[in-house]
Amino acid sequence: MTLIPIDEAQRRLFALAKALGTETVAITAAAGRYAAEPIVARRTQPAADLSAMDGYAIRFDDLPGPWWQIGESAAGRPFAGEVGAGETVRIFTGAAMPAGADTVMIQEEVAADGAAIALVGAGPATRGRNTRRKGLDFATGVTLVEPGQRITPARLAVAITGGAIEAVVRRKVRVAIVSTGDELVAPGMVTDGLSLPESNSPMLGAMLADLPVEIVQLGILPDDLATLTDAFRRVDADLLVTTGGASVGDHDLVRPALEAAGGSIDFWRIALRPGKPMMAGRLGDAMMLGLPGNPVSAFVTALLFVRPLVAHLGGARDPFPTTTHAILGEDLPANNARTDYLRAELRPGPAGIRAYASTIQDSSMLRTLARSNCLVIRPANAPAARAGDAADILVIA
Ligand SMILES: Nc1nc2c(c(=O)[nH]1)N[C@H]1C(S)=C(S)[C@@H](COP(=O)(O)OP(=O)(O)OC[C@H]3O[C@@H](n4cnc5c(N)ncnc54)[C@H](O)[C@@H]3O)O[C@H]1N2
Ligand code: MOO
Repeated sequence: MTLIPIDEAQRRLFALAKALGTETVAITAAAGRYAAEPIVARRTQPAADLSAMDGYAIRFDDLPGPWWQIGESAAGRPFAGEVGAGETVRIFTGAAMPAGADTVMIQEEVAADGAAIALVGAGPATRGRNTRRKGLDFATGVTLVEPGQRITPARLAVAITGGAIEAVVRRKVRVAIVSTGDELVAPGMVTDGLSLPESNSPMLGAMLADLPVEIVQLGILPDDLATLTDAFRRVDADLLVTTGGASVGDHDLVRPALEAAGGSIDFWRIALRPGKPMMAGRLGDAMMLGLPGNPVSAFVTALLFVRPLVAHLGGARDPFPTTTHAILGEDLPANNARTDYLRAELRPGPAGIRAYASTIQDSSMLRTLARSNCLVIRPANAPAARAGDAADILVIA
């Protein structure tokens, strides 16, 4: 049985994907979406030289004073006149610098006796101190958000400050989630028998919640070919994600049901632990990802395939999770031909922060997943690693 390397599987998955259409949304509703067109500044920020502090606007050449106050400039209410030799204007943070002035003395360093103003502290050391120059942040015409960039809270704020009214974004990805298995019962249903509360669909929904998605939870389906086939035929989504029934047992019916419903599998079985039996294909206009039922396998394949595919369909330029490095706290054995994602905890110790992998890595064990804050990546055929070696990790909490 040939197992496909992870990067090849990701490439093949993206090759199956068709780009979704775009839509124009109000900028205030664009958070979390991926820009499909650049967002360009329609104004300069700041629009004029402004004060960065509460104090007094002066001509730097007039230091060390004294000065005579001739007016006031507040944010949104500028001083109309001009500051001449020996003159000052009371000014507040965000207010326009009056003509003639180039520097601000902070009020903590000033003694005011009516309009007579004297410096009592060190005073501004350089011309322009405590001011913000026009265009310091950006000028009209600058690209504030690039196509394929996610509209994060900070990008939302900069786009609005740049005068954006609308954003052109890719439409939301409609994701249908199905869990399969005769043993599964709805969350909250605890029975005496061998039934198991279904946790994969809520977990997957939560893992996608920050992406531009509309999630349709199709619930629990039994291990029955006709029921699964019928449900798959009626799927109306951009992506169908199933969990369970992905392996080779007599009751693993996702693949035959998909094919009976008119779909096709492009690849099946990845050189990955956990998550080997994942399959990918198409069902009419929809993409399909069949995740293994073991909860940790579903988590890891969701991280490596479902989230990147949703981000890709949603218009992301960088859809893959960012790996970073950590120092191992303990020795790890050599790996075999499947890339391993080990549940691990990054925690501080006498030698600094180190990653400690759980001793048992059984893919059914959710408690070890819930305790972990990273996955240590062990490449296929990696030699044994020693405590103190660096390893690639994915931060998960
Ligand atoms: N002979 C072989 N057996 C298995 C192989 C193999 O290569 N040859 N692969 C193993 C691997 S690896 C995995 S992973 C599992 C995946 O199997 P399935 O995708 O068919 O998953 P199920 O059998 O349906 O379930 C596995 C396990 O997970 C529990 N489960 C399923 N769905 C949920 C859910 N929604 N919420 C919570 N828990 C769920 C289920 O009860 C099972 O315990 O196959 C190995 N076998
Ligand atoms: O790959 Mo399975 O996903 O070992 O548990």
